[in-house]
Amino acid sequence: MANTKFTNLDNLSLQDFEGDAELIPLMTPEDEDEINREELPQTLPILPLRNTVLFPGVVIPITAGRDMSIDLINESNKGSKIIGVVSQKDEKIENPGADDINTTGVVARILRVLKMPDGNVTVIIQGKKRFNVAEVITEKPYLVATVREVPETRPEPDSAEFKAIIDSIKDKALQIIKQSPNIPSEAGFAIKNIESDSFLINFVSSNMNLTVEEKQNLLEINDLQERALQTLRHMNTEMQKLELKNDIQSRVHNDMSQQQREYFLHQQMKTIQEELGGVSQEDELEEMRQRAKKKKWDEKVGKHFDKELSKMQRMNPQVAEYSIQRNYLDLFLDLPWNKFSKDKFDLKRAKRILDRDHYGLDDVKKRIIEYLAVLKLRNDMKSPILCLYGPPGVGKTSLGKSVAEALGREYVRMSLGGLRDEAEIRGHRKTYIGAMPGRILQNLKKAGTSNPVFVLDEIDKLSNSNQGDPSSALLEVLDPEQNADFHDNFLELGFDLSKVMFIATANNLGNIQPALRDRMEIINVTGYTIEEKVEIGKRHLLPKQLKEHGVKPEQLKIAKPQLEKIVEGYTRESGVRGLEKQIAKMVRYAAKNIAMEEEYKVKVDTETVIDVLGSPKLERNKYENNEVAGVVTGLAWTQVGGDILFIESILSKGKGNLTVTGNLGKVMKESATLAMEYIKSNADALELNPGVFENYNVHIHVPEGATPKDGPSAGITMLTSLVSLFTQRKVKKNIAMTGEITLRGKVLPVGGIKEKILAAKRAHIKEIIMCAENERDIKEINEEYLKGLTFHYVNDMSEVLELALTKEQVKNAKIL
Ligand SMILES: Nc1ncnc2c1ncn2[C@@H]1O[C@H](COP(=O)(O)OP(=O)(O)OP(=O)(O)O)[C@@H](O)[C@H]1O
Repeated sequence: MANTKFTNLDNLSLQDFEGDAELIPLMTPEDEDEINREELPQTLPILPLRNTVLFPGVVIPITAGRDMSIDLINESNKGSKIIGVVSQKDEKIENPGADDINTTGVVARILRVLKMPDGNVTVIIQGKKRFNVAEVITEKPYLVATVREVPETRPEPDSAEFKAIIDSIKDKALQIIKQSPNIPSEAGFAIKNIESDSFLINFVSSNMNLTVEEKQNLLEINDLQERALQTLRHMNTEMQKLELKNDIQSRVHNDMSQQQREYFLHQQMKTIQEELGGVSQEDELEEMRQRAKKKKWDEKVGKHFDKELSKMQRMNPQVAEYSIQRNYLDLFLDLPWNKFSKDKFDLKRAKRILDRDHYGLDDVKKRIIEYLAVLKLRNDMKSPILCLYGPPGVGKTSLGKSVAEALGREYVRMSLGGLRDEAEIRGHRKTYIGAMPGRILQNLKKAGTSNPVFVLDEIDKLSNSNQGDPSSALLEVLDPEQNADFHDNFLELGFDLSKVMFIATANNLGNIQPALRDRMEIINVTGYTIEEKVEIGKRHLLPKQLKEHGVKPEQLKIAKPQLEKIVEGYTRESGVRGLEKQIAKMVRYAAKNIAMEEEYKVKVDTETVIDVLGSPKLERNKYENNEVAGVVTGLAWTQVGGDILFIESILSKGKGNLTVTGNLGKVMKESATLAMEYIKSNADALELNPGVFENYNVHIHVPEGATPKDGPSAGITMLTSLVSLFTQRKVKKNIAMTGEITLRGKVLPVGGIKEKILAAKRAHIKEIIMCAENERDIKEINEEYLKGLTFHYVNDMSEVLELALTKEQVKNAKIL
C-alpha cells in the first residue's frame, strides 16, 4: 500500500493520541486497489475489541490493557505487523473465546506501538479489508484463527443512484460536522477531500455516534450500495437528533442570553452613570429643569424648551435619538439667552488700551474710538459693522481683541478662510446625522454672553460652492434689520445677534461680496515704515516673545540698529508677522544658551544677528543703481502688501518678437503689449529709428519669477523701461512709479497707494510718479509717512518719460 499519506504518523507523539483525538489520514482509490490485490493470510492473530469496530481504510488508536492483547501486539509488531481485528459481542467479557467474538472482522496493519507508563499499550492500526473467522485454532496466549476473505458487491462504476447516495453522505456529513460543536472543523476538510467512495462510507461509519452492534451490522453488509444506504439512514437519524438537541439548547440559551444581555447592559449603564457622577435619566431631566429656571429666555423659548424636554422624558435613554435630543436641549441651556456683559464706555480708558497694545495706527484707533463714541450715544448696535482691511500681519485681528477689552466685552474669533458650506454658519437640521449648530451659535456659546466682540477673520476668503452660499448666510448675520432673529437650522428658533459687535477683517476688499461690503464700515489698516516696525519690535514683539519663551528681559537685549537690520535684511512685508518670527528666533538663541549654561551675547550685535539668522536675504529689496538701460522701479501690491518691483528689459537681434516672463498675469502681459504698441506708434516723437522694431526682439522680465504678479499698475513702469531700452537713456536715480496706461499714453490712477508709499520708503526711494488723480490718496496719509518723499502727479506718458529718464545715455550704450 502506498504509504505516503501516513508517513507523518511516525512523527506523531503520544499527546497526539490522548483524549478523543481523531486521526483522519485519507485513503485514495489507488491505496484501496492495492489493498484489494493483497493476499489474505490463512491464519491471523485475532485482537478482540471491546467497544469499537474497525472499518477498512480507517486509522484508529486502541489501548490494550489485557495481557492477551498486549502479547498479541508485541509479537505481531516484531513480525508481519498484520493482525485480525474483531469486535466482541459483549464488551464486559474479560477473556473472550471463540464464541464471544463476531465472525466478521477487519485485517489491520500496526502502524505504531506506544508503551504507556501504566503498562498499557496504545497501538495505532489501520483497517485493510474485511474477513470472516473460519475457525479459531487456539485461544492461548491469544486468539488465532483461520480466516476467509468476504466478497464485496460493488455497484456499476457509473451508477447514478450510488453516486447520489455518496453525494448525500458527503452533504450530510458536512451538516453534522457543522452542527456538532465537538467535532473539529478539520473533519469537514477531510470529508471534502476523500476520493474513495468505500473509504468515505467506512470513515463516516467509523466516526458516527453508533453502538458497537450498529457499527458491526454495517460492517457485515456485503453490498456496498446497501451499506452506503444504511449509513445514510443512520446519518439522517443522527442529524435529526442533533437538530433537536441544538434546538432545545438554543431555546434555553436564548432565554439565558436575553436575560444576560439585559443584565449586562444595565450593569454597563450603571457603571457609565457612576462614572459620570451617578446621573440617571430622571436626575438628568431634573438637572436640566433646574438649569432652565435660571435662564433668562423669552416665554416662547421657554415653552419650546419645556415641550422638547417632555419629549426627551418620553424617550428610551438607550436609543440614539435620546442623545441627540439631550445635545439639543444642552445647546438651549448653554446659549447665553439675553445675557449681556455691561459695556465700559470710558473712551479714555479704551484709548489707553488700544495704545497699550498697538503702536502707531493712529488713524485706525481714532476711527475705532469715534465708532465707540457713537455706540455710547445711541446705545444700540445698529451702526454699521466694522471691517478692518489691510495687508497680513498689521494687527487687524489683535485690534479686535483690544476693542473687546476696551469695551469690557467677551471676545470670540471665527476664521472664515476657506469656509464654503453654508451649514457651517447656519448649522444642520436636527434630523441630519451628526447635526450641529452653526459656528456663529457655537462661538456665542463659547463667549457666554450675547454681546461679545465677534471677529470674523478673513471675510474676503469666503468661498462659494455647491453647498450653498455662505456669504448670503453671513449677510443675514450682519444685517441689523434681520439679525435680531437669526435662524440656525439646528436650533430651529431665532436667536438675537443684534447686540453682538461684529468686526470683520480682510486683506483684499475686491474679493468681498459687494452686498457684504456695503454693510460694513471699512477701516484701512496700512502697513508700517521701517521706523515703526523697529518700534513695534522693541515695544511689543520682543517683550511678547521673551515672555513666551520664558526669557527675562535682562537676558536678551536687541537695540534699535540691530532691529533695523532684522527688518531690512530678513523681512519683506507690510505687517510685522515675519519680524515677530525673526525676533522669536533671536529669543530662542538666548533661551538655548541659557538652558545649556553657555556664554552668549546678551546685548545682540549685528554679527550675532547674522550668526543666528543667516546672511541677510533681502538687501536687493533696496533701490538698485541706474547703470543699465531698461531697468525701472515700480510700486506694486503683492501678497505681502505694498512692495517695490523692478522691471527689466533687454534687446537681442531678431525679428521684432516680444517675450514677457516673470509669472505675470493676463493684465500685466497686456500692459507690456500696450507699452510696446505705444512706443511703435510714437517712434518719431521718441526719436527712434523705425527699423529697430523689425531687427530686434524685446524681452521684458519681472523678478522674482516664482511670485505670481498681476494688475495694471505696472503699465507706466513697463513703458519707461522700454523707452529707456530703445533710447539707451539712463533712468533717474531713486525714482519709482505706479500707474496704468492707455493705448493713447494716458496715465490712470491705481489702488493701494498708501501701502506702496510705505514700501517705497522702506526701499529708500526718494521720488514717486503717479496719476494726478491719486493725489487725493496722498492727502489722506499721515505727514510722518511722507517725509523725505517727492511726488510727481502726471496725466500723460510723455510727462512720465520727461521725469523718469535723464538725457544721458548709459555707459557702453548700444547703437540701434
Ligand atoms: N501696531 C502694532 N503694535 C503692536 N503689535 C502689533 C502691531 N501690529 C501687529 N502687531 C502684532 O503682530 C502680530 C500679527 O498681527 P495680527 O494677527 O493681528 O495680524 P492681522 O492683520 O490680523 O493679519 P492677517 O490678515 O494675516 O490675519 C500680532 O502678534 C500683533 O499683536
